Amino acid sequence: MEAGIIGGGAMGLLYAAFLSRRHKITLYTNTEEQAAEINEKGAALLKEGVPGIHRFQASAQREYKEELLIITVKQFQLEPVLSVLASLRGRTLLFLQNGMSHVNALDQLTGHSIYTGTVSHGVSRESLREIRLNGIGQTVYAPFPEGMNSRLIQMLDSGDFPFVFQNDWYPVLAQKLLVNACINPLTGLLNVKNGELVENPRYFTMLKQVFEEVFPVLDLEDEHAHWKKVQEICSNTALNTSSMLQDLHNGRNTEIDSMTGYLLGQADEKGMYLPVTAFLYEAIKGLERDCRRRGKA
Ligand SMILES: NC(=O)C1=CN([C@@H]2O[C@H](COP(=O)(O)OP(=O)(O)OC[C@H]3O[C@@H](n4cnc5c(N)ncnc54)[C@H](OP(=O)(O)O)[C@@H]3O)[C@@H](O)[C@H]2O)C=CC1
Ligand SMILES: CC(C)(CO)C(=O)C(=O)O
Repeated sequence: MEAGIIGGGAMGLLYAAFLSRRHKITLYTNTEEQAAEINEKGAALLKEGVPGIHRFQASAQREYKEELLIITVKQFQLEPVLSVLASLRGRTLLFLQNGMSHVNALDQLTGHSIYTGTVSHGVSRESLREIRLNGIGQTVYAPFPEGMNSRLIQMLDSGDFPFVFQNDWYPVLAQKLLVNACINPLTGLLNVKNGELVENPRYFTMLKQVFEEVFPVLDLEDEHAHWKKVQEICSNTALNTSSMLQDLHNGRNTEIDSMTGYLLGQADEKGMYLPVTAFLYEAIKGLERDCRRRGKA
């Protein structure tokens, strides 16, 4: 099968490397420079320092030809991609962004079969063509706003790179958002790895404060189970530098608006006041500005 992956970052390179073992993949990059490097040398997946080279087509063109397109740009990079997709028809689109602000934009996109998903793979980008794999998880996807499972996405599923179908998109995205809204801004502000949030009793108190504020906004069931899950993810990813802290370290924009910013907007609509979350939002926006100005944290 032919599939296109839009966005040549950590996630896009990971999906291209794994899926190109069985499918004809085109990776749509942001720059000609990156496409040329990948076409010349292939993409390298580093695991415990050993590079595995993966070959697939890369292109900086914005003409997405494939019936199945997987979108792996960050939330704040979606706009130009969505305007190209709005001019196309009849594609199967899988959006893998963290956070939830893209959901409003997807409502406007017509003429396609749309799926949203969450990803629990851990990967970071080392260069234009190299990624470091910290752990393989799974892709959980669901039709948006509703529909059936996609034959094309099912074809991507494999034992060592699973795609798991769910009927209802909301709990899939909301659960991930809850986790990210608790872990990402705190690790960003405190400049600590994920595990510190459960190991340091003071940070643990802060984690609980954020959880208790944001949980009611999301209308999810079983608060106790979700609180346990947040703690488990901190422990299971104890040595991870969260994506938000990585972005701050690299002087890049973070996804705070699509996570904490989105939740504050929802809370506002419901007449709820989230002082701790609002404080975290301002802190990360301030750090973002500072780190961008300095180039790096
Ligand atoms: N990395 C991870 O482990 C995880 C990531 N995610 C989510 O997946 C999404 C992607 O994350 P990640 O891969 O880490 O982010 P990256 O910033 O590494 O990748 C995004 C890539 O998209 C490129 N891009 C931007 N605009 C366009 C465009 N119009 N056309 C083609 N390419 C474009 C960017 O190019 P440029 O660099 O030039 O801006 C960049 O290479 C995020 O929402 C993230 O939250 C979820 C779970 C885990
Ligand atoms: C789950 C978590 C917090 C793992 O680091 C993540 O998704 C992120 O860093 O964005």
